Amino acid sequence: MSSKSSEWQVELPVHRLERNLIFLPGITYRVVLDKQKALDLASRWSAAEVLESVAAIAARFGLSSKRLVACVPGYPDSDTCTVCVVNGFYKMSETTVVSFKGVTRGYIVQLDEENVTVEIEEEMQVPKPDTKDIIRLFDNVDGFLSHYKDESTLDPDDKEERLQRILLRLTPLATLLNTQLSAPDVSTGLKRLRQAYGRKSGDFAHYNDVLVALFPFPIKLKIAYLRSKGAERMEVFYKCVAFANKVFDEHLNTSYLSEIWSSLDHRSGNSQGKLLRSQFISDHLRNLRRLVEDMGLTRATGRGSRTIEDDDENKRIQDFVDSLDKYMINEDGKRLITKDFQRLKQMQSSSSDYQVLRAYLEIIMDLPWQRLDSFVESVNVDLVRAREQLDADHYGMESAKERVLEYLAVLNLHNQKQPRHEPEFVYGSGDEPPAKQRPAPALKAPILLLTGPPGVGKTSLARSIATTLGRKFQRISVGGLNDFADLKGHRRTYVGAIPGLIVQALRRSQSMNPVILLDEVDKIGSNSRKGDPEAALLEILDPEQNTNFQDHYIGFPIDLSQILFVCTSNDLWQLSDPLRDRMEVIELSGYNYMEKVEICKKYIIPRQLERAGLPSDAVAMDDETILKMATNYTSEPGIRNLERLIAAICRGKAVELQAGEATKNVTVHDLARYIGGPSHLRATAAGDTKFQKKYGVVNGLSYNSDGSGSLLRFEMIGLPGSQKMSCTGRLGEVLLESSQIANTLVGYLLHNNLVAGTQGYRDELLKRYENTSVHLHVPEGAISKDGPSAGITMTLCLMSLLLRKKVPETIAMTGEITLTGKVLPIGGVREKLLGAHLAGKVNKVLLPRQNRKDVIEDYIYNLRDRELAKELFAKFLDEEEQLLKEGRTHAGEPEKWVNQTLGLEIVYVDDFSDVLASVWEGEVLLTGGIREARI
Ligand SMILES: Nc1ncnc2c1ncn2[C@@H]1O[C@H](COP(=O)(O)OP(=O)(O)OP(=O)(O)O)[C@@H](O)[C@H]1O
Repeated sequence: MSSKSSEWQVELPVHRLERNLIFLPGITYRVVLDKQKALDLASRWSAAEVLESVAAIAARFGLSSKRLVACVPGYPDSDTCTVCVVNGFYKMSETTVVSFKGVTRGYIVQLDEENVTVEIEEEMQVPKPDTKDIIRLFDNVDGFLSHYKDESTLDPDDKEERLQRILLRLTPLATLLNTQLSAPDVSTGLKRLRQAYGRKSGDFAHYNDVLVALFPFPIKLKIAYLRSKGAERMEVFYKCVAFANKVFDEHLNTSYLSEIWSSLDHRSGNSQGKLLRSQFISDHLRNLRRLVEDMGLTRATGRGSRTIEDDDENKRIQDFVDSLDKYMINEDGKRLITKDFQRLKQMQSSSSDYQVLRAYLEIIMDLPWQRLDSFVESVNVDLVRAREQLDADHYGMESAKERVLEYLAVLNLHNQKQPRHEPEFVYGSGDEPPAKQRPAPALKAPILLLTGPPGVGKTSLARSIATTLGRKFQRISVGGLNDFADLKGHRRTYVGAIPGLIVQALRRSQSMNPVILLDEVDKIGSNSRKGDPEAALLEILDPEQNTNFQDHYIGFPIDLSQILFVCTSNDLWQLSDPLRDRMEVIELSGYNYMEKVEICKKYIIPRQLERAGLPSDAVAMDDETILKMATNYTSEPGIRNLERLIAAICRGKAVELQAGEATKNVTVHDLARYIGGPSHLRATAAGDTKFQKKYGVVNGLSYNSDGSGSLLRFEMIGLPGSQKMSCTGRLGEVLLESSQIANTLVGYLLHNNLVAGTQGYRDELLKRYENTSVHLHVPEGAISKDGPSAGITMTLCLMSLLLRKKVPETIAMTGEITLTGKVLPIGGVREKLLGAHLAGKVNKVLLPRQNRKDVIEDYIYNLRDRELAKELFAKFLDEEEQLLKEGRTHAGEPEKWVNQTLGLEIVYVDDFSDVLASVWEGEVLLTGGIREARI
């Protein structure tokens, strides 16, 4: 920093003032700065303090402190600033308050980021001004302040007075001036000034500065006053005073206002009077707004001024609002959007409401509203192509594919039946081209529900449907949702409100007719405290209601009827009845090992090779290797983990290829290299342990909550004691009841000597039964188990324990038992058979007789020739009725198929006698059949 040639020219540290802030000489101002800014400024003024030029200026103005700073007004292109002395600064935790006192004007010569060179002039001497207007101004201020205070405290009886009061309160400017002028500093300053102007002589230049500083004059006048010199400054000063008097006379004088008001009433008839009055109010408010804006207190010149981007964005919104009629938006919606946009235009851009409203309008604009003039009617789906597409994406699942094709055919029919609307007659200028006819509301297409265990291709089937239809695909996971607002959006009044998931999906897909997959609908929360999300789902899926879907954020109805909803679930029975009723259920079952091998060869390996960027022949894997992975590395009805393993192998191959050492083949022995050792321990089937005798252990079959089936081992041991049974392994109520049934039934059979082949030692058996305390345990104790289907398993367990007869570990069984020994049908046959197959070891499964229809269905489901399948289904059912009448167990085509594909022999059982007969191959039987032995 160096002093310039003129002794009145000096280089000072610069402090830029906030927008529209102007410091005037003679006034002390306190400014809050953030710590860093204050430190920075302090370092610059202490550097300047030591300079001679600065000390000279300080001496000239009789200042004790040499901390001089040039405060540059926050007004664009200002060429004048105020030289201030820093009186003091107070450090707070995050901020610092700096107290500046205006000393004199500085005319900017050169300005850079940190310093400014200013030229200072000797302060001019001013003669006593004409004080008539000045005193009138003081009177006006006093009159106004006392009037304003009275108005808010007294309650007049006089109608006229009351009107005046109302008019005064109508005036925002009045409140503003009251706050500013009645502030203690300002009002004492004004009082002192009034006295000073009353004197004959004095420093009138200084008094004028203080008056302009204290009074909230418009910013333009203030800056003009700051920069002007000599006579010009006096002119501006008189202008300021005249302006202020005008404000008080015309805008804040209530009797003047009420005079005009009453004259409006006299001049016109009643209705016209009302109109004129409202016009008067609006004119008045508009004038005041301009005045207030002029004072630099609102958006036009204030901090919240709009940016160029705001204007661009608002222009886009304006264009959208102007063309609302071209979009398929509900009439209410059009009205609300227009109104909201009008509101937006009135708001200050810095207000939080402005931001919220603009974000809302942007979202509305971004939604893929269909344009009436480009509405594309649904095109019929080519079913042959659809079949090809489904085959190209998925192996097997014949029945599911057929059901999907049926569904697509139904969609086609709906499209054809769509009623054509008569053209609408529109009143208008006739200049516009006729709008295209509005499409008819879509007919209600059924909603698909794909259900089955994880990883069996539900999601990818839904994706294929979207590809087939040529529509966009969106997936929404609704599992675990527990807030109504997740689906229906939050009301805009909430902070951070967003639209619901459905509207978000529409926005993402940029299409009004996407295929939306609602994943895991069986796991949606219900009866939650935050509203029931299931109820929201019902509304979305209900074709009656979803044409007028109300998203809380959007605030007006949206038509969802063109969306194709596909839902998935793992367990169909977890769905509530109303939800299930709305859907077309397509079941997808797990895959057996052979199917997994096929899927891997035909679909997964090529897909993973492509993803790894490898040529299609880079990996050759034989069936044995895939089988090993399926059996020893995974245990799942689907193929997700298997796919992951294959992906890992492909990545390993890619690395080898880069290193130039790749071979194509992957054999069983290579698996450890790519995917480590087998991670999965296969479910332990019934069998011996080193010390345990060979009886009391039986394989059951369970149907799990993820839609898969698995082998469940039931273990029972007996200890000397009284006849009682305890159970462990997190067994549910129904399962515990089954154990009681087993206990009673076995006791009954022994008491009544109904077990053939044991008559010789019946008494001994009875004694054993009565003196044994039995413990039943079902391993994997952390998993809770329930259901009636282990009835025969438990009864056989006890029988095996008491007879000391081993149940072969290659047999698994499922079936509910009644107290009279009858075996009742159970659910999840297909999954349980697959579970037995995946567990290995098992080669014979006992199923309730009445479950044969499930085996038939499973067989039919997997037949590729769908015509033949339908024929066969009818045939088998006929046969079945015949067989049931004759009471014979039958091993027909479906059973042979199960044997071939799953390696399982199926034995149907009608009652517990059949169970014993088939397990111990006739060695143990019930005499005469249990039904005849009923008491
Ligand atoms: N029959 C099949 N043919 C070809 N690929 C299949 C078949 N079944 C499943 N897949 C593949 O298995 C993977 C897992 O399938 P997907 O993600 O669709 O399972 P999901 O049933 O939706 O499971 P979740 O219930 O866990 O969501 C996908 O890559 C899918 O393409």
